[in-house]
Amino acid sequence: MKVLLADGLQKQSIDELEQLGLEVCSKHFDASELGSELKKYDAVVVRSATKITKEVIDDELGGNLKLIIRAGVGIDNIDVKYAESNNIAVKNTPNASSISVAELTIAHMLSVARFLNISNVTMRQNQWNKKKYVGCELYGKTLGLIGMGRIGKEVAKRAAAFGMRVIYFDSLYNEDIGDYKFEQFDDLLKKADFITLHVPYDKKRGALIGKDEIEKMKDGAYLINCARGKVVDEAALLEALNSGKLSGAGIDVFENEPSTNVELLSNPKVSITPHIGASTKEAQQRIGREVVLTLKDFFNIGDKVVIGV
Ligand SMILES: NC(=O)C1=CN([C@@H]2O[C@H](COP(=O)(O)OP(=O)(O)OC[C@H]3O[C@@H](n4cnc5c(N)ncnc54)[C@H](O)[C@@H]3O)[C@@H](O)[C@H]2O)C=CC1
Ligand SMILES: O=C(O)CCC(=O)C(=O)O
Repeated sequence: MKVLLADGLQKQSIDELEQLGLEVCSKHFDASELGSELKKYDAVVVRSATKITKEVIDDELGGNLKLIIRAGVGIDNIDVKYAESNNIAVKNTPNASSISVAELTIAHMLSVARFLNISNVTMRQNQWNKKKYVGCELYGKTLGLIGMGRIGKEVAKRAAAFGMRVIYFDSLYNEDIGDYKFEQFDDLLKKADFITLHVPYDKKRGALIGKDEIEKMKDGAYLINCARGKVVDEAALLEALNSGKLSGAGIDVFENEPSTNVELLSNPKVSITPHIGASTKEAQQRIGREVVLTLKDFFNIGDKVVIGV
């Protein structure tokens, strides 16, 4: 049984796969060669860098591939329908990184509220902008959370611990969840001081937050996107930051990655990270364990193991 790790995996999990007798190759391929390479493998494990498109699957057809594992949550980099229609199963590791992404979301909120991002730049340029960087507390502010799933719930808990009032919108629910008050989408946009996004990207819908939605937000609000880049229209966001409509934005994910949107990346009101929501030792360990378990279950090899989280 051969497994390709197209975007790496933590070492302990690679060792476990080898102990199970799997032949493991850790190598990243360009889109042009990926499909034909995949013919040799029974399973492939990807993070977000590798895209398994219809074209890649077409190039693989007639090969051995039976399973694609997304070592992460979002499966928008995989043509799931097309894979499944060609008898290739698609699995992910949905629970492993929720806490890491939630913590990064809170970090971006603090970063923009207290000028951490820009202080880190300007102090290294010998500037002492003590008077300029007058921020705001999270305490007492309203967090409008869009997407109350696994990550959203972890963000809500942490925001509540900071003394924030949490309101949320989610297309699955329409009732308050404990102290978290459900609001219609437009009402949330109007009421929130901070808005954080925790939804998958829906290609058919396009950007959930564009010019019209930003227009409805409070003047001086902050927007945090640790979900998917295309959930926010970057041009509209930039315009709102430049006009002063928004006070700041925290961004882990970009319309195109790696991002080359220099205007956005260099904007002093923006706190940026290079899509590292799941990049903690703990999340990667949990992801590795889930990948091993998924492979064991799918190919029915070795004893069942209990995954600790
Ligand atoms: N920055 C990073 O490294 C990471 C980003 N993510 C992103 O975070 C997203 C959320 O992850 P989870 O919380 O685990 O997913 P989840 O499936 O547990 O929660 C998503 C929630 O969003 C809701 N939703 C979907 N479309 C919506 C819409 N248009 N409006 C309002 N609500 C909507 C769903 O009903 C669901 O409750 C993932 O889809 C992924 O894109 C996930 C992991 C790491
Ligand atoms: O580790 C990655 O590739 C990014 C994580 C992510 O965005 C996800 O799990 O959806």
